[in-house]
Amino acid sequence: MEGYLHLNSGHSYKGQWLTDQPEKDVEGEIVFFTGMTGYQEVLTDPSYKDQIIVFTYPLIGNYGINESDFESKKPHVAGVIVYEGSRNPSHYKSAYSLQEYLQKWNIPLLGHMDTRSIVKKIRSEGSMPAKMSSSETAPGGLLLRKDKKVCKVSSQTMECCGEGSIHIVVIDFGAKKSIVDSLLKRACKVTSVPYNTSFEQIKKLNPDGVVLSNGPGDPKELKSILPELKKVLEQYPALGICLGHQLAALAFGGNTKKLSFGHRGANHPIADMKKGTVFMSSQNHSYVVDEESIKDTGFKTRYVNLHDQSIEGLMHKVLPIHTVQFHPEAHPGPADGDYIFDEFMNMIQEENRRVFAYA
Ligand SMILES: NC(=O)CC[C@H](N)C(=O)O
Repeated sequence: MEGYLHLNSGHSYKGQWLTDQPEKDVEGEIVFFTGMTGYQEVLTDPSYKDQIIVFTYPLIGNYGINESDFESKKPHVAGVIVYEGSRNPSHYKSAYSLQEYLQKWNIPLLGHMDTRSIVKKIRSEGSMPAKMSSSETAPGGLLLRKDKKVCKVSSQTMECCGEGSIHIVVIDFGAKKSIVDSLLKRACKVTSVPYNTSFEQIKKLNPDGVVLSNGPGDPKELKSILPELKKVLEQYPALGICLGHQLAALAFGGNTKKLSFGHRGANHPIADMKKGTVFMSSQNHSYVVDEESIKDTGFKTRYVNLHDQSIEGLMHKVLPIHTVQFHPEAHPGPADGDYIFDEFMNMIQEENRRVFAYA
Protein backbone atom coordinates (compact mmCIF):
# COMPACT_ATOMS: atom_id res chain seq x y z
CA MET A 1 0.00 0.00 0.00
CA GLU A 2 1.32 3.43 -0.93
CA GLY A 3 1.79 6.01 1.78
CA TYR A 4 2.91 9.64 1.77
CA LEU A 5 4.84 12.07 3.89
CA HIS A 6 3.71 15.66 3.45
CA LEU A 7 5.93 18.43 4.78
CA ASN A 8 4.54 21.81 5.70
CA SER A 9 6.91 23.35 3.17
CA GLY A 10 4.71 21.82 0.45
CA HIS A 11 7.00 18.92 -0.42
CA SER A 12 5.58 15.38 -0.52
CA TYR A 13 7.33 12.01 -0.63
CA LYS A 14 5.90 8.64 -1.65
CA GLY A 15 6.70 5.31 0.01
CA GLN A 16 5.05 2.10 1.20
CA TRP A 17 3.45 1.28 4.52
CA LEU A 18 5.49 -1.39 6.25
CA THR A 19 3.00 -1.53 9.11
CA ASP A 20 -0.77 -1.66 8.43
CA GLN A 21 -2.13 1.36 6.63
CA PRO A 22 -3.07 3.71 9.54
CA GLU A 23 -6.77 4.44 10.10
CA LYS A 24 -6.01 8.07 10.82
CA ASP A 25 -3.36 10.39 9.40
CA VAL A 26 -0.49 11.08 11.78
CA GLU A 27 0.83 14.58 12.40
CA GLY A 28 3.95 15.69 14.22
CA GLU A 29 7.13 17.72 14.03
CA ILE A 30 9.55 16.08 11.61
CA VAL A 31 13.04 15.35 13.00
CA PHE A 32 15.82 12.93 12.08
CA PHE A 33 18.49 10.63 13.47
CA THR A 34 21.70 9.93 11.57
CA GLY A 35 23.24 7.10 13.65
CA MET A 36 23.83 3.70 12.05
CA THR A 37 22.44 1.88 15.09
CA GLY A 38 20.37 2.75 18.12
CA TYR A 39 16.87 2.89 16.59
CA GLN A 40 15.36 1.03 19.55
CA GLU A 41 16.74 3.58 22.02
CA VAL A 42 15.54 6.47 19.82
CA LEU A 43 12.01 5.07 19.48
CA THR A 44 11.66 4.68 23.25
CA ASP A 45 13.38 7.93 24.35
CA PRO A 46 10.52 10.09 25.77
CA SER A 47 12.24 13.23 24.40
CA TYR A 48 10.84 12.30 20.95
CA LYS A 49 7.22 12.50 22.18
CA ASP A 50 4.84 13.17 19.25
CA GLN A 51 7.63 13.69 16.69
CA ILE A 52 7.88 11.94 13.32
CA ILE A 53 11.39 10.49 13.04
CA VAL A 54 13.36 9.96 9.84
CA PHE A 55 16.27 7.50 10.11
CA THR A 56 18.91 8.34 7.51
CA TYR A 57 20.88 5.10 7.77
CA PRO A 58 19.51 3.09 4.82
CA LEU A 59 18.79 -0.17 6.68
CA ILE A 60 16.85 0.00 9.92
CA GLY A 61 15.58 -2.96 11.95
CA ASN A 62 18.32 -5.43 10.92
CA TYR A 63 19.10 -6.49 14.49
CA GLY A 64 15.45 -6.36 15.63
CA ILE A 65 14.09 -5.16 18.94
CA ASN A 66 15.37 -6.76 22.14
CA GLU A 67 14.24 -6.78 25.77
CA SER A 68 17.23 -4.92 27.20
CA ASP A 69 17.68 -1.71 25.16
CA PHE A 70 14.39 0.04 25.90
CA GLU A 71 14.84 3.59 27.23
CA SER A 72 11.27 3.60 28.63
CA LYS A 73 8.23 1.33 28.74
CA LYS A 74 6.92 2.21 25.28
CA PRO A 75 7.76 4.02 22.04
CA HIS A 76 6.99 7.76 22.03
CA VAL A 77 7.43 8.80 18.40
CA ALA A 78 4.31 9.58 16.38
CA GLY A 79 5.57 7.86 13.22
CA VAL A 80 8.70 6.42 11.61
CA ILE A 81 10.24 6.97 8.16
CA VAL A 82 12.94 4.65 6.77
CA TYR A 83 14.44 3.65 3.46
CA GLU A 84 14.62 -0.09 4.02
CA GLY A 85 12.94 -1.64 7.07
CA SER A 86 14.36 -5.11 7.65
CA ARG A 87 11.71 -7.83 7.97
CA ASN A 88 14.16 -10.53 8.97
CA PRO A 89 16.14 -9.32 11.98
CA SER A 90 19.19 -11.29 12.92
CA HIS A 91 20.62 -10.97 16.43
CA TYR A 92 20.76 -13.38 19.34
CA LYS A 93 18.87 -10.92 21.54
CA SER A 94 16.18 -10.00 19.01
CA ALA A 95 12.66 -10.59 20.37
CA TYR A 96 10.54 -8.76 17.75
CA SER A 97 10.99 -7.26 14.32
CA LEU A 98 10.79 -3.48 14.00
CA GLN A 99 7.47 -3.84 12.15
CA GLU A 100 5.95 -6.11 14.80
CA TYR A 101 6.99 -3.75 17.56
CA LEU A 102 5.63 -0.59 15.92
CA GLN A 103 2.46 -2.39 14.81
CA LYS A 104 1.84 -3.49 18.40
CA TRP A 105 1.88 0.16 19.49
CA ASN A 106 -0.03 1.41 16.43
CA ILE A 107 2.83 3.56 15.24
CA PRO A 108 2.99 3.77 11.43
CA LEU A 109 6.19 2.88 9.60
CA LEU A 110 6.69 4.21 6.08
CA GLY A 111 9.41 2.50 4.06
CA HIS A 112 11.06 2.91 0.66
CA MET A 113 11.30 6.63 1.35
CA ASP A 114 14.02 8.89 0.03
CA THR A 115 15.21 9.66 3.56
CA ARG A 116 18.32 11.58 2.52
CA SER A 117 16.32 13.98 0.39
CA ILE A 118 13.82 14.50 3.24
CA VAL A 119 16.62 15.31 5.66
CA LYS A 120 18.25 17.69 3.20
CA LYS A 121 14.91 19.49 3.03
CA ILE A 122 14.69 19.66 6.84
CA ARG A 123 18.25 20.96 6.98
CA SER A 124 17.56 23.71 4.46
CA GLU A 125 14.07 24.70 5.66
CA GLY A 126 14.17 23.74 9.35
CA SER A 127 12.22 21.16 11.34
CA MET A 128 8.52 21.68 10.63
CA PRO A 129 5.08 20.11 10.99
CA ALA A 130 4.50 17.06 8.80
CA LYS A 131 1.80 14.51 8.09
CA MET A 132 1.93 10.79 7.28
CA SER A 133 -1.09 9.86 5.19
CA SER A 134 -2.46 7.41 2.60
CA SER A 135 -3.74 10.37 0.61
CA GLU A 136 -1.57 11.83 -2.11
CA THR A 137 -3.08 15.27 -1.62
CA ALA A 138 -0.86 17.57 0.40
CA PRO A 139 -2.66 19.26 3.30
CA GLY A 140 -2.25 23.01 3.63
CA GLY A 141 -0.97 24.83 6.73
CA LEU A 142 -0.13 22.12 9.25
CA LEU A 143 0.36 23.38 12.80
CA LEU A 144 2.32 21.95 15.69
CA ARG A 145 0.24 21.17 18.76
CA LYS A 146 1.07 23.60 21.56
CA ASP A 147 0.65 21.20 24.46
CA LYS A 148 2.93 20.56 27.42
CA LYS A 149 4.58 17.30 26.34
CA VAL A 150 6.40 16.68 29.62
CA CYS A 151 3.03 16.02 31.37
CA LYS A 152 2.48 13.11 28.99
CA VAL A 153 5.77 11.35 29.73
CA SER A 154 6.75 12.22 33.32
CA SER A 155 5.84 9.56 35.88
CA GLN A 156 2.82 10.32 38.06
CA THR A 157 4.28 8.77 41.18
CA MET A 158 7.60 8.43 42.96
CA GLU A 159 9.64 5.36 42.11
CA CYS A 160 12.69 4.05 43.94
CA CYS A 161 15.43 1.71 42.84
CA GLY A 162 18.91 0.69 43.94
CA GLU A 163 20.31 0.31 47.42
CA GLY A 164 23.48 2.36 47.21
CA SER A 165 24.67 4.81 49.83
CA ILE A 166 24.37 7.97 47.68
CA HIS A 167 20.77 9.07 47.34
CA ILE A 168 19.90 10.81 44.06
CA VAL A 169 16.53 12.32 43.24
CA VAL A 170 15.89 12.30 39.49
CA ILE A 171 13.32 14.90 38.47
CA ASP A 172 11.58 13.03 35.66
CA PHE A 173 10.80 15.22 32.67
CA GLY A 174 10.73 12.07 30.50
CA ALA A 175 13.89 10.42 31.77
CA LYS A 176 15.78 7.81 29.79
CA LYS A 177 16.42 4.56 31.63
CA SER A 178 20.14 4.87 30.84
CA ILE A 179 20.42 7.95 33.08
CA VAL A 180 19.10 5.95 36.03
CA ASP A 181 21.37 3.02 35.03
CA SER A 182 24.42 5.33 35.00
CA LEU A 183 23.61 6.32 38.59
CA LEU A 184 22.89 2.76 39.77
CA LYS A 185 26.25 1.69 38.32
CA ARG A 186 27.86 4.21 40.69
CA ALA A 187 26.31 2.74 43.83
CA CYS A 188 23.44 5.21 44.07
CA LYS A 189 19.94 4.79 45.35
CA VAL A 190 17.63 6.58 42.92
CA THR A 191 14.23 8.12 43.61
CA SER A 192 12.47 9.36 40.45
CA VAL A 193 9.89 12.04 41.13
CA PRO A 194 7.21 13.66 38.90
CA TYR A 195 8.35 16.81 37.06
CA ASN A 196 6.26 19.16 39.22
CA THR A 197 7.43 17.88 42.64
CA SER A 198 7.92 20.84 45.00
CA PHE A 199 11.14 21.84 46.75
CA GLU A 200 9.62 20.88 50.14
CA GLN A 201 8.72 17.40 48.90
CA ILE A 202 12.23 16.90 47.54
CA LYS A 203 13.72 18.18 50.81
CA LYS A 204 11.76 15.52 52.71
CA LEU A 205 13.57 12.86 50.65
CA ASN A 206 16.89 14.24 51.91
CA PRO A 207 18.88 13.58 48.70
CA ASP A 208 22.65 13.88 48.32
CA GLY A 209 22.17 15.21 44.80
CA VAL A 210 19.53 15.93 42.18
CA VAL A 211 19.43 15.11 38.45
CA LEU A 212 17.20 17.10 36.11
CA SER A 213 16.45 14.68 33.29
CA ASN A 214 16.05 14.99 29.53
CA GLY A 215 12.54 15.46 28.14
CA PRO A 216 10.40 16.57 25.20
CA GLY A 217 9.23 19.98 24.01
CA ASP A 218 10.15 23.60 24.49
CA PRO A 219 11.74 24.19 27.94
CA LYS A 220 9.72 27.41 28.24
CA GLU A 221 6.53 25.31 28.44
CA LEU A 222 7.71 24.60 32.00
CA LYS A 223 7.97 28.24 33.11
CA SER A 224 5.62 27.67 36.05
CA ILE A 225 7.97 25.23 37.81
CA LEU A 226 11.14 27.35 37.48
CA PRO A 227 10.92 29.07 40.91
CA GLU A 228 10.68 25.69 42.70
CA LEU A 229 13.45 24.27 40.53
CA LYS A 230 15.70 27.19 41.43
CA LYS A 231 15.21 26.47 45.15
CA VAL A 232 16.23 22.84 44.52
CA LEU A 233 19.30 23.87 42.52
CA GLU A 234 20.38 26.31 45.23
CA GLN A 235 20.19 23.60 47.86
CA TYR A 236 21.62 20.40 46.32
CA PRO A 237 24.50 19.38 44.04
CA ALA A 238 22.83 19.02 40.65
CA LEU A 239 23.35 17.56 37.21
CA GLY A 240 21.13 18.76 34.35
CA ILE A 241 20.90 16.69 31.15
CA CYS A 242 19.52 18.11 27.88
CA LEU A 243 16.08 19.52 28.85
CA GLY A 244 17.39 19.54 32.45
CA HIS A 245 20.34 21.70 31.35
CA GLN A 246 18.02 24.13 29.55
CA LEU A 247 15.72 24.36 32.60
CA ALA A 248 18.64 25.07 34.95
CA ALA A 249 19.72 27.97 32.71
CA LEU A 250 16.15 29.33 32.56
CA ALA A 251 15.72 29.00 36.34
CA PHE A 252 18.70 31.32 36.89
CA GLY A 253 17.44 33.93 34.40
CA GLY A 254 19.00 32.63 31.17
CA ASN A 255 17.21 32.22 27.88
CA THR A 256 16.78 29.44 25.30
CA LYS A 257 16.19 29.64 21.55
CA LYS A 258 15.15 27.15 18.89
CA LEU A 259 17.73 25.84 16.41
CA SER A 260 16.69 25.55 12.79
CA PHE A 261 16.83 21.73 12.66
CA GLY A 262 18.46 20.79 15.94
CA HIS A 263 21.43 18.61 16.81
CA ARG A 264 20.56 15.03 15.97
CA GLY A 265 22.79 11.98 15.79
CA ALA A 266 25.58 10.18 17.54
CA ASN A 267 28.66 12.01 16.23
CA HIS A 268 28.59 15.58 17.51
CA PRO A 269 32.05 16.81 18.57
CA ILE A 270 32.21 18.62 21.91
CA ALA A 271 35.07 20.62 23.41
CA ASP A 272 35.40 20.39 27.18
CA MET A 273 37.02 23.77 27.89
CA LYS A 274 37.96 22.79 31.46
CA LYS A 275 39.81 19.60 30.54
CA GLY A 276 41.04 20.84 27.15
CA THR A 277 39.68 17.73 25.40
CA VAL A 278 37.37 16.96 22.50
CA PHE A 279 34.98 14.00 22.44
CA MET A 280 32.02 12.63 20.51
CA SER A 281 28.51 12.88 21.86
CA SER A 282 25.00 11.66 21.25
CA GLN A 283 22.46 14.43 20.74
CA ASN A 284 18.79 14.98 20.19
CA HIS A 285 17.56 18.49 20.83
CA SER A 286 15.87 21.44 19.12
CA TYR A 287 16.61 24.16 21.67
CA VAL A 288 19.86 25.63 23.02
CA VAL A 289 20.81 28.02 25.79
CA ASP A 290 21.47 31.46 24.36
CA GLU A 291 25.10 32.46 24.92
CA GLU A 292 24.31 36.15 25.53
CA SER A 293 21.73 35.32 28.18
CA ILE A 294 24.00 33.50 30.65
CA LYS A 295 26.09 36.54 31.62
CA ASP A 296 24.18 37.31 34.81
CA THR A 297 23.09 33.79 35.70
CA GLY A 298 26.20 32.77 37.63
CA PHE A 299 26.92 30.06 35.02
CA LYS A 300 30.03 29.71 32.89
CA THR A 301 30.19 27.80 29.59
CA ARG A 302 32.19 24.60 29.97
CA TYR A 303 31.25 22.62 26.82
CA VAL A 304 31.03 23.94 23.25
CA ASN A 305 29.65 22.25 20.11
CA LEU A 306 32.43 22.28 17.52
CA HIS A 307 29.98 22.28 14.59
CA ASP A 308 28.27 25.55 15.43
CA GLN A 309 29.96 26.83 18.64
CA SER A 310 26.68 26.65 20.57
CA ILE A 311 26.63 26.01 24.33
CA GLU A 312 26.79 22.31 25.21
CA GLY A 313 27.06 22.60 28.96
CA LEU A 314 27.54 24.88 31.94
CA MET A 315 29.13 24.96 35.38
CA HIS A 316 27.89 27.30 38.06
CA LYS A 317 30.64 29.60 39.34
CA VAL A 318 29.69 29.19 43.01
CA LEU A 319 27.10 26.43 43.41
CA PRO A 320 27.75 22.74 42.68
CA ILE A 321 25.68 22.66 39.46
CA HIS A 322 26.93 20.96 36.29
CA THR A 323 24.77 20.81 33.16
CA VAL A 324 25.14 19.22 29.70
CA GLN A 325 23.14 19.63 26.51
CA PHE A 326 24.33 16.31 25.08
CA HIS A 327 23.68 12.80 26.44
CA PRO A 328 26.48 11.55 28.74
CA GLU A 329 24.45 8.37 29.34
CA ALA A 330 24.79 7.55 25.59
CA HIS A 331 22.31 4.86 24.43
CA PRO A 332 22.37 5.40 21.55
CA GLY A 333 25.84 6.58 20.64
CA PRO A 334 29.28 7.02 22.14
CA ALA A 335 29.85 6.84 25.89
CA ASP A 336 32.77 9.34 25.84
CA GLY A 337 30.83 11.66 28.16
CA ASP A 338 30.39 9.01 30.88
CA TYR A 339 32.92 10.87 33.09
CA ILE A 340 30.30 13.57 33.68
CA PHE A 341 28.56 11.14 36.08
CA ASP A 342 31.88 10.53 37.90
CA GLU A 343 32.36 14.29 38.25
CA PHE A 344 28.82 14.54 39.61
CA MET A 345 29.66 11.88 42.24
CA ASN A 346 32.86 13.78 43.18
CA MET A 347 30.90 17.02 43.41
CA ILE A 348 28.49 15.34 45.86
CA GLN A 349 31.35 13.98 47.97
CA GLU A 350 33.03 17.39 48.11
CA GLU A 351 29.76 19.02 49.10
CA ASN A 352 29.20 16.42 51.83
CA ARG A 353 32.73 17.05 53.18
CA ARG A 354 32.12 20.81 53.12
CA VAL A 355 28.79 20.52 54.96
CA PHE A 356 30.39 18.13 57.47
CA ALA A 357 33.33 20.50 58.10
CA TYR A 358 30.95 23.38 58.90
CA ALA A 359 28.52 21.32 60.94
N1 LIG B 1 16.68 15.26 24.64
C1 LIG B 1 16.17 16.30 25.25
O1 LIG B 1 16.08 16.37 26.48
C2 LIG B 1 15.59 17.38 24.38
C3 LIG B 1 15.38 18.70 25.08
C4 LIG B 1 14.38 19.62 24.40
N2 LIG B 1 13.10 19.00 24.30
C5 LIG B 1 14.89 20.03 23.03
O2 LIG B 1 14.40 19.55 22.03
O3 LIG B 1 15.78 20.85 22.93
